[in-house]
Amino acid sequence: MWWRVASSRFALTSSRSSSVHQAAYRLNFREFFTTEILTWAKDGRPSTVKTPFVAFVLGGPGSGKGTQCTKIVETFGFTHLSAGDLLRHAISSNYENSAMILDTIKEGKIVPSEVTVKLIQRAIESSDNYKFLIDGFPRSEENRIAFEKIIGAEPNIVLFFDCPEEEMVKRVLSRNEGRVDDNIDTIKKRLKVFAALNLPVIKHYSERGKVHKINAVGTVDDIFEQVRPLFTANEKEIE
Ligand SMILES: Nc1ncnc2c1ncn2[C@@H]1O[C@H](COP(=O)(O)OP(=O)(O)O)[C@@H](O)[C@H]1O
Ligand SMILES: O=c1ccn([C@@H]2O[C@H](COP(=O)(O)OP(=O)(O)O)[C@@H](O)[C@H]2O)c(=O)[nH]1
Ligand SMILES: [Mg+2]
Repeated sequence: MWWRVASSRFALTSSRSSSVHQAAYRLNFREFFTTEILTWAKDGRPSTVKTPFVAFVLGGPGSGKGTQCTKIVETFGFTHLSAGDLLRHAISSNYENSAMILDTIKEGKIVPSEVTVKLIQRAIESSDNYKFLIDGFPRSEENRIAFEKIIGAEPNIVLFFDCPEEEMVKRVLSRNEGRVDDNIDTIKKRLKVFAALNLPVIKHYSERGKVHKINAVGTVDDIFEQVRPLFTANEKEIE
């Protein structure tokens, strides 16, 4: 949970932490992305002001997004939000729209933006972290516009795992996680949806200088060596 203080300068220079706490209130989703975030030291005094850092992690099905996110979390302390995992969790917990979400995933199509954005919003709002990997989202221009409209900001960086189709198919078919969409029929549909709807999002952010294209063929560790410098280069902004 993040909190905002009426005057962050006051908060940072004041030794009267109790009055600072009194002035604090919880940030909503939009404020989180547009406000400096104050964190608290163990003694309850205001510590540092953080700026939220968001990386979108994009790439076709099986390109290794989730695998590399796990390594980024271990190395750089991000919170990993996989849109697909949030949707699968919504199905298994019988969340509203669960039948529709399941059908959409089986068909390899894209769940309506309002559903996915709401799940991401809840996950971010219930986190104490201020740096997030949003994996597998936005999957379409409509997703992107819906998200940016709500938060009033853009991601800091966009990672694009570039992988040949044959390699993606091979990986998805041997993923072995019991997913309803890891079969040859759905994967063919997902690849078409990726090219038609997700590549335009990557193009949009490329034009804005935000995309870092990563060659997603090679060992997991080799690929991470391409990813690591993107985060160390932004270390000041992140930490
Ligand atoms: N560099 C790699 N080389 C070979 N297999 C990989 C590599 N990265 C991930 N995998 C495997 O490929 C499958 C898909 O990876 P995953 O991270 O789930 O991709 P995505 O989230 O993009 O669909 C998983 O079984 C994973 O273990
Ligand atoms: O923002 C999203 C993310 C995922 N999905 C659906 O969930 C499926 C699985 O997504 P995930 O990111 O888990 O797949 P991956 O690319 O990692 O294999 C997709 O094919 C879509 O049907 C969606 O509709 N919107
Ligand atoms: Mg994934």
